[in-house]
Amino acid sequence: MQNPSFPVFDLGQFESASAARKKALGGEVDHICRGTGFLAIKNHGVPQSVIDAAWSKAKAFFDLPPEEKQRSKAPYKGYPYGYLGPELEALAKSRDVDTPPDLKESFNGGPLCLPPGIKDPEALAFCYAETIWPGEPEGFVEAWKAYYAALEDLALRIMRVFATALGLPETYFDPFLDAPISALRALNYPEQRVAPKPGQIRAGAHTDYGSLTILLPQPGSRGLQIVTPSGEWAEVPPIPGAFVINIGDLMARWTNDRWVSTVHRVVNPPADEGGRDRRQSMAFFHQPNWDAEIAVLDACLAEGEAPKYGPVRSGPYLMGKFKATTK
Ligand SMILES: O=C(O)CCC(=O)C(=O)O
Ligand SMILES: [Fe+2]
Repeated sequence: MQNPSFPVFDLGQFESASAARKKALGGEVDHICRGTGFLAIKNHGVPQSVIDAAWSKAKAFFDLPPEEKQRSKAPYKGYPYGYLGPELEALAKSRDVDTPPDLKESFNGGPLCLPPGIKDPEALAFCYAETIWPGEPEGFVEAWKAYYAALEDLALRIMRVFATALGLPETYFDPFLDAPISALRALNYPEQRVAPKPGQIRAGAHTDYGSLTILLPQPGSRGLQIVTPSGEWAEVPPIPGAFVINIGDLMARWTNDRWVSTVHRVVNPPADEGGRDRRQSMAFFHQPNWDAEIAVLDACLAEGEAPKYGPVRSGPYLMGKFKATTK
């Protein structure tokens, strides 16, 4: 189950490298994304103070009494933002697997501003819906927004690595990403005082939907597992100071499945290691502009090869995936 060879990518080194070195480093990322699409990013430049503030405010929020948290709950089923209480989501359902609900709660927030010119009622009602902010803890909103903004910038920089990895100009994806509709989710997997139901885990096996996920797992925590190319579950080790990133379904589609959107899950803490530990994480789900047309990249097709997928618009594609998993 251990995965000692989990790849770690030095983003700062990439950004200051020569064109030839960038190409070589991009080649390594291409190799990883063909295999699992999961890697760690170090030297990412996000200030530790921004990370620590968002992390501790999220923890303080989850520590509030349930009735206080419910004050910022999503107003109806399928509403994308606000507090989603325990056992309201079963991620395995996105792959048509029926399981008891995941043992987690989350707080979810959308884009920080509404770009001018967005008129599509579906966009306004879905990804540009208001985030239902909690009144407590004090400073939550500021810390959240600072983290969101930092991760939006980081995502753009990682997409430049991806462009290089695909043999495209470094800024190829930039025009798709100037009004991204990313979502930030703080997750709390509560201490397990009662035994889970059969088949019930912290996050059921799923793939992510978008272009890129940037995950901040609790330092030292266990439980996140991915399916390896040989079909076994492998643990993603926590790497101090690094984010774990993975590509989602939209990126697989964009690359005509040259890159894989790997199935992953979060399992319950093993009984022989305390058994009940709480776990927290923060997941930033990066998603191109609502209107961005995602058509298979020519760079991912051999000469004369037909694309497996037709074009989709980023926003409606995401909305369709999202609606399948909320109970
Ligand atoms: O909490 C984690 O480590 C992973 C969560 C995850 O995969 C998700 O929410 O999509
Ligand atoms: Fe995920």
